[in-house]
Amino acid sequence: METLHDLLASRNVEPELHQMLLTLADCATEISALVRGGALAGVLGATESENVQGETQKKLDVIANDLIKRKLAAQPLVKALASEEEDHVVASHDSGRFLISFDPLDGSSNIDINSLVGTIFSVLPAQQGVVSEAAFMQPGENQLAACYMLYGPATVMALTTGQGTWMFTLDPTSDEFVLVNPAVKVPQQTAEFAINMSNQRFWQPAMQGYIEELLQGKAGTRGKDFNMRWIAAMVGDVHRVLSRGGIFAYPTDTKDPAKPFKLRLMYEANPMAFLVEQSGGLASTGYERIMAIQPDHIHQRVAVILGSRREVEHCLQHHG
Ligand SMILES: O=P(O)(O)OC[C@H]1O[C@](O)(COP(=O)(O)O)[C@@H](O)[C@@H]1O
Ligand SMILES: [Mg+2]
Ligand SMILES: [Mg+2]
Repeated sequence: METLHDLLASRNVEPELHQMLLTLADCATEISALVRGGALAGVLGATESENVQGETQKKLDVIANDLIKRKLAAQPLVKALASEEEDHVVASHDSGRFLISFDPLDGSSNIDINSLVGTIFSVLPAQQGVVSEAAFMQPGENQLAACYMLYGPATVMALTTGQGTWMFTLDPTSDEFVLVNPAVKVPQQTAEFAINMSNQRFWQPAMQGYIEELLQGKAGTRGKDFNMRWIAAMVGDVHRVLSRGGIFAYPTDTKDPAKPFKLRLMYEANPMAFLVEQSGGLASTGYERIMAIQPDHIHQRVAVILGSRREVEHCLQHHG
């Protein structure tokens, strides 16, 4: 059994990044135990407070955020962090090498129904000098590593440092992440799509046309039937895509003109795009490669279309 530590050593991941990734895995091991405790661990339910996104924070959003902040504060390699649950960048160690962006708990609406939730991390290089939000404004292609941990029947982790995508399962006896797939490959073709259909009337004509084509199935131009899935947790939907292919989309919509996009670039779209691209898939906004976007603020939102290469290409054809 090859553990995370063994694999990072055998793939010559540079020692400081190696240490940093072990710290991130540690965070997930503890959150996984809390999630498993559910009501008995007192982690269910909402708080009174709202985050910078204007969303009511769940207890576990705050607990996971505080746990990760504590662990990163104790890791001298961290120069600064940015979190979905923090209004601003949090400076840490001046001599730190890495900038960590994270979604402490993805799929918050699933917590109280005992459904899939996860954590998402993105690791960027830090420059010399005083740290500020500007230091984080780097395109996703600058990422040194990205990973998600999915807390489901088993706790699993997908990780990339740019040498392909590796999949691990948390061994409940040793609390070690053990390698289960050394080379994740997203099938090029698929007959499975994931999108929140309840937003259909608010989508742009491009996405309306594409989804309409899928729904016509065999009788339509695609000549095959498509099945639909929606886990309402990006980590869960992307894990399915990495496991058996598919297309996942959260497009722009006009439901709330002040918020034309849902998912956050720095700690949702970029790390997932890195993992999908390193598995042979594609990740786009519909008009540009997600990892080529020059960010302009830490909580920026973007449209996301990712997954099986040929299927994403089909969707992009509708976007002109
Ligand atoms: O409520 P909807 O429209 O189904 O949106 C679900 C999407 O929102 C998210 O839950 C947003 O992430 P958070 O739970 O971290 O805020 C995504 O994981 C998921 O893909
Ligand atoms: Mg999220
Ligand atoms: Mg979240």
